[in-house]
Amino acid sequence: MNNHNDPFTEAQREGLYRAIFERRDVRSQFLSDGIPNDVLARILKAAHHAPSVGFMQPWDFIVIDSPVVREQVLASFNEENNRASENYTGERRKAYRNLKLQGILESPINLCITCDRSRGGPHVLGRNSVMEMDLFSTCLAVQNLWLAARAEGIGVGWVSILDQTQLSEILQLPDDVYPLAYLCLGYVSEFLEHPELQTKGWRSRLPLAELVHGNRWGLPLEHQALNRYFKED
Ligand SMILES: Cc1cc2c(cc1C)N(C[C@H](O)[C@H](O)[C@H](O)COP(=O)(O)O)c1[nH]c(=O)[nH]c(=O)c1N2
Repeated sequence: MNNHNDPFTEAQREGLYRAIFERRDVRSQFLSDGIPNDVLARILKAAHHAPSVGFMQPWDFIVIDSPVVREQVLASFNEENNRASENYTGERRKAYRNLKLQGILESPINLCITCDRSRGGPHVLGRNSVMEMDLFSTCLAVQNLWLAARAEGIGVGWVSILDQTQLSEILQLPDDVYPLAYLCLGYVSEFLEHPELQTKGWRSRLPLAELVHGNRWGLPLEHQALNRYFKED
């Protein structure tokens, strides 16, 4: 009989941590090979098994392979990306313009994960004071998909430099449906060892020790119970 209290075996734990640590945001390494339907079905199922507020399951999955639609999304990206570059000046702007921040046409599949803000009626258990809980839930579906895709050898890139109103029009979404994540999916030539933004010198991973001790804000000592348990190697 299965004992459902069993922790994972060492190999299973390693597999899970491998997916977490070796997941990357992919935009430059896509191959054009198609994703078989059964593989796509598995990663969508992983997304669908994410936790959600009041078990709302507010997500829908829109698979986009139409080149026409993708060209429209790319045009929207280009417009927004030009505007985004104006946030920087001098060398930083040059560095920003040299970053590749989308793989809309190179990836074989684009996928929009949406959040239906009205699913389950006006009151959803747990979405009482913070109405954005449905959006947060949908983010968890994105992360499940991202990890499952990594385990399948499929790269995912999130493209958020888009005008969400324009994106809704391109995808012809109903009023209550928010296009939460526009993702590019495909097999890859390689998964980079580190985030591309780090490799390109844009920004590095923060040391975990700075984050768990509340040191950044001078959190009162009595709040720092984690200090007793947490030691970084
Ligand atoms: C909500 C959100 C939105 C975006 C991203 C991520 C997330 C979570 N990221 C990817 C982001 O740059 C990346 O996750 C970090 O740089 C860390 O790298 P890894 O994901 O660990 O490879 C991302 N990347 C990109 O090239 N274009 C984009 O528009 C976005 N947008």
